[in-house]
Amino acid sequence: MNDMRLFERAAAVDGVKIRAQGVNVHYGAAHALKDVSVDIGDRLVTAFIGPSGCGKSTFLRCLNRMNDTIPAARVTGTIALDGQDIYDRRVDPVQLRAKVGMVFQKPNPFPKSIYDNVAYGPKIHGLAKNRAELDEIVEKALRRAALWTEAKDRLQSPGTGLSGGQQQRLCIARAIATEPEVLLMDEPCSALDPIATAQVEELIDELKQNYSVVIVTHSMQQAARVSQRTAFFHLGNLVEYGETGQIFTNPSDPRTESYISGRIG
Ligand SMILES: Nc1ncnc2c1ncn2[C@@H]1O[C@H](COP(=O)(O)OP(=O)(O)OP(=O)(O)O)[C@@H](O)[C@H]1O
Repeated sequence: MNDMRLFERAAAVDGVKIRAQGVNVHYGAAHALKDVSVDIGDRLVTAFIGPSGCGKSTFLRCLNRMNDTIPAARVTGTIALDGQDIYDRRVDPVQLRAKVGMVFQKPNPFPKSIYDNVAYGPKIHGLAKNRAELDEIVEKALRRAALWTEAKDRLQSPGTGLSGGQQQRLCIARAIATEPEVLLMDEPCSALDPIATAQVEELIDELKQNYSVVIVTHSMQQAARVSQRTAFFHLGNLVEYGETGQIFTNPSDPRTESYISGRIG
């Protein structure tokens, strides 16, 4: 059976796009993530915050099985997308990652043209019937990533020739070209200037009309600006999770309060 049919029939269950239950991650003997359970809301932006090394990226990578690519990593517990177990052995991780896309901290365009960077995913997943359709997908993704104006006259130039901020927007265009349902962003603005950061934040806001976005950020201002839900991690534990406004103004755990007030981190 084609694995992604498992997902195609499904829709978010009670507003929950991803449900993680009892997730643990070990790297060899090191216990990096401890019994994390969380519901990621549909059509919301969820921010993961917490001090360096607390497990934010580790957990983010669980959500599209990127930890499969790290030989030392062992993931236990369950994670369901639209009620379907993403660790089911019938699920092809490559197909899963088209649905649950990812943008990394450091822009990592392929050593290909701007056009081919964006066209790559739609091509391998057969999303375009012909060149005209592919052109349309590429243009739409570049427009949504706020890169079209700068890129439209140099689509055949190498993606690596763009500035850092442009490269990151190219990577976002690449990730959204396959129309993912969830977009995971691991500190996507850390290499960007304030203008490019504002553009990416605007895009995140727009994306949440249709998708779930999960963003790891060290900037509490950014978490407060872009997210509706915030999860605070500390030493591999999910300490607190809730409405962003409540987490920042009235956290219930003293560790959260210490972090947001700058006393730990
Ligand atoms: N590939 C890996 N191999 C071994 N240990 C790892 C690996 N990736 C992360 N770790 C360890 O797991 C723990 C959590 O790391 P992780 O990168 O998830 O934290 P983080 O909260 O995202 O940190 P940062 O904010 O600095 O990016 C750390 O102790 C880290 O050293």
